[in-house]
Amino acid sequence: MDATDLPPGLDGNLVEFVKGGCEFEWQSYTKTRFYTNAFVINGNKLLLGFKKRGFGANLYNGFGGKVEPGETSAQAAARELKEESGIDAPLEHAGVLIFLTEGTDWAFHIDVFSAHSHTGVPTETDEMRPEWFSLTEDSLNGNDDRLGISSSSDLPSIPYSKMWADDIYWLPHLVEGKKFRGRADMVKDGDQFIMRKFWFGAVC
Ligand SMILES: Nc1nc2c([nH]c(=O)n2[C@H]2C[C@H](O)[C@@H](COP(=O)(O)OP(=O)(O)OP(=O)(O)O)O2)c(=O)[nH]1
Repeated sequence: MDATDLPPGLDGNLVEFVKGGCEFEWQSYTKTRFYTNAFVINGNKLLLGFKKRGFGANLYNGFGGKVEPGETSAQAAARELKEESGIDAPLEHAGVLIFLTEGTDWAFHIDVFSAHSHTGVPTETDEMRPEWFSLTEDSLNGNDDRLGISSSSDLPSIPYSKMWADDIYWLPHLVEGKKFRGRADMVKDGDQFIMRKFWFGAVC
């Protein structure tokens, strides 16, 4: 795809897999702040954390936060995973998410990581409560959550309705081991953020 067709902030050889909000302009921004987000898979299980406080509180998410000065994003991802869940994992880079919220002139650049093994036992911290979720096909693609039915495994289905709205578009790609890039511009709707404009694609 021609770089000029991509949302600002994304580049590379990308193939679109979903977009929305074509009637809106991309929000402009002047600064970028770097964050991480890590997802640990164990066979047919995905580890998410229920965020107890701060930005994104009461949502389930991977484990992550700000990249500190002097750290690479990979180092920050490993540190945040350990701090927030108590485990270590051989994280690999899986994708990049550019994320904006209404009324700010800076963008989150989120390096997303995944791992297929870990050491240690996921443990609740002040910030996150780790829980395992089912990776059956209907759980992963959101059918279970949409229909309000429980997963066919012993574990709960991925709780997309209690996650950031963009996650359903790229999390299945991450679990399948496909690299992705995307951008989501969010606006406030009551006490929630909803997507105004978004684009996601696979890395060729
Ligand atoms: N899955 C997902 N995660 C997102 C989205 N937007 C977004 O900021 N995040 C993640 C990136 C970070 O992991 C987290 C925001 O960081 P944070 O609020 O926990 O970081 P913090 O400032 O508390 O930093 P720290 O104290 O943990 O270092 O939320 C999104 O649309 N989907």
